[in-house]
Amino acid sequence: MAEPIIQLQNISKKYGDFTAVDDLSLTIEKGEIFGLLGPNGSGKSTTILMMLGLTEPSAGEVKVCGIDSTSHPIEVKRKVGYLAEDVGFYDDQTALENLVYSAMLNGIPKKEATQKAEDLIERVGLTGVKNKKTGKFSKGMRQRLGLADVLVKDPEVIILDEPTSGIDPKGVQDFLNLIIELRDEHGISILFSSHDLQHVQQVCDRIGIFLEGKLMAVGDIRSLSAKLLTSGRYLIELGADNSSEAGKKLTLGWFQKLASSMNEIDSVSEENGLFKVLSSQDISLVLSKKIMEEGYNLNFLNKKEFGIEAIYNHLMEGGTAYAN
Ligand SMILES: Nc1ncnc2c1ncn2[C@@H]1O[C@H](COP(=O)(O)OP(=O)(O)OP(=O)(O)O)[C@@H](O)[C@H]1O
Repeated sequence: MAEPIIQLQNISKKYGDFTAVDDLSLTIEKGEIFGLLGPNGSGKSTTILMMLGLTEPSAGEVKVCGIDSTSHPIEVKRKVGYLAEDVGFYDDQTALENLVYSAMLNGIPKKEATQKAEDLIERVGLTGVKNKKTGKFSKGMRQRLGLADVLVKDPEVIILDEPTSGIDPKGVQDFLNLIIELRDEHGISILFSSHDLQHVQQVCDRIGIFLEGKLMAVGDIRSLSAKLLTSGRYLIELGADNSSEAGKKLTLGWFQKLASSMNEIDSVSEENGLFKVLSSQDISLVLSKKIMEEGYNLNFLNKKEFGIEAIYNHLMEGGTAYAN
């Protein structure tokens, strides 16, 4: 059975008259990668600060690993690793020296600290540059070292705030793979706050979308897409061989007629010789079968399911909210 690792119950945060987080309830399960999305100022960082016990909620309860973050912030800090967008290191020291120092600050004796630092550096793929000063590290290398730093205290939960911003595509991929590995091989639960919808889509089991301090949607992308995008969820592009040798010519009129008899079809159009069908269900197989049965020569079919961008835009444009 799923075990909660982060529990927010009816939490709010007010700054004077302004409500930064408004009556938020959310449970994140153990071993889950959960993505927090939302525009600037929507309340993501404030929520994270409350989880870490760094700011007190004005109302409600926050528990991490079963511990109340507001009354026991130090106990929570022992279990949670927090990686900020910009990680600070002693730039005139090497990666290894920085990590050994961090391990010793966490109460690990020097010999063990060195071994632990070596192991973690290997885990995040920085062995080749472990003796390089961190002042010469790229943003991607700094983030990976930051992750190693967070892992020093063997956290049960890791909170990542914009971890991929400013990293090149290969660096991002390596970082995202590392996150997945931490969940799969070490059972670490991960909260990932980001503005990059694709990165979130790639690694997160579930997402939560914030807007003006409220959680507008929570769930996995597939079920959110099914609940929120009631029309135009799929785009099916079809191409036919309409040359004179091919015989029957497939036309837009054929699709328009079909649309009038199939409720799943929201619209049809033609662009650069391709027919485009927007539908609420995946009807690509039905379409291709019909086309071929009626003697047309289908030579291209491409199906796209609208994912996280469509869900995000739907909510930002004032669409209905959803939480499962
Ligand atoms: N200490 C503070 N005093 C007053 N207002 C604050 C304070 N901290 C945050 N706010 C306000 O609360 C709202 C939520 O801010 P928050 O930093 O949580 O947003 P965010 O979603 O993390 O944004 P970003 O994506 O830019 O990091 C914003 O309007 C912000 O101006």
